[in-house]
Amino acid sequence: MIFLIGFMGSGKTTVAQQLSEKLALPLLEMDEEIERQEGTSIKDIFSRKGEGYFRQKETELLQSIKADSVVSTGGGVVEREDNREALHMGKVIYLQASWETIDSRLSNDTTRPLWKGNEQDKKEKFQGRLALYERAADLVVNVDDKSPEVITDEIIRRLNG
Ligand SMILES: Nc1ncnc2c1ncn2[C@@H]1O[C@H](COP(=O)(O)OP(=O)(O)O)[C@@H](O)[C@H]1O
Ligand SMILES: O=C(O)C1=C[C@@H](OP(=O)(O)O)[C@@H](O)[C@H](O)C1
Ligand SMILES: [Mg+2]
Repeated sequence: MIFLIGFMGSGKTTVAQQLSEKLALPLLEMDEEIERQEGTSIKDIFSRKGEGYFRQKETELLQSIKADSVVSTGGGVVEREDNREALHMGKVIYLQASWETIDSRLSNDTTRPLWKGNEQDKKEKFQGRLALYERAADLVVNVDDKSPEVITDEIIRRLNG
């Protein structure tokens, strides 16, 4: 099991897709699976049912994973202790991005309900999570100024190394 963790916009969804293809492992995109189960978008789940409901679904899904796969998590997965423990069943790869990378990638994003507020609010959320990602990670891969292909190949090389 390979888990990709990191802040919104770090590239988890994009890299997990490529990693699953190159490693010939099934892909589990957690947000996509929750959207499928709930029959609506993440944004809609947050606005109708609230973050607490989403977090509960996220934890249930994480705890139900059995098959060896590449798992793209949501950026908030490290916030719950239960989730951090569940991540130990696999290899945890932290896609580490600078604030500048995140802010530029998400400048026009309207799909992420927690990417909101002024610059300061967003930056505080980012900074508040950094230590959680670092502590949960088995492997830290910096993603600034690298293409998804380069990042994917670096992960495979370092997993084998
Ligand atoms: N290595 C990369 N270089 C440039 N843009 C990227 C890279 N990885 C992802 N992106 C872009 O950044 C945005 C967020 O990527 P995404 O994979 O959804 O991140 P996450 O799942 O971590 O929130 C998307 O528009 C995606 O196309
Ligand atoms: O950081 C977060 O709390 C969240 C990140 C999102 O996933 P991405 O990290 O793929 O954007 C998604 O799970 C939800 O909007 C909450
Ligand atoms: Mg994602």
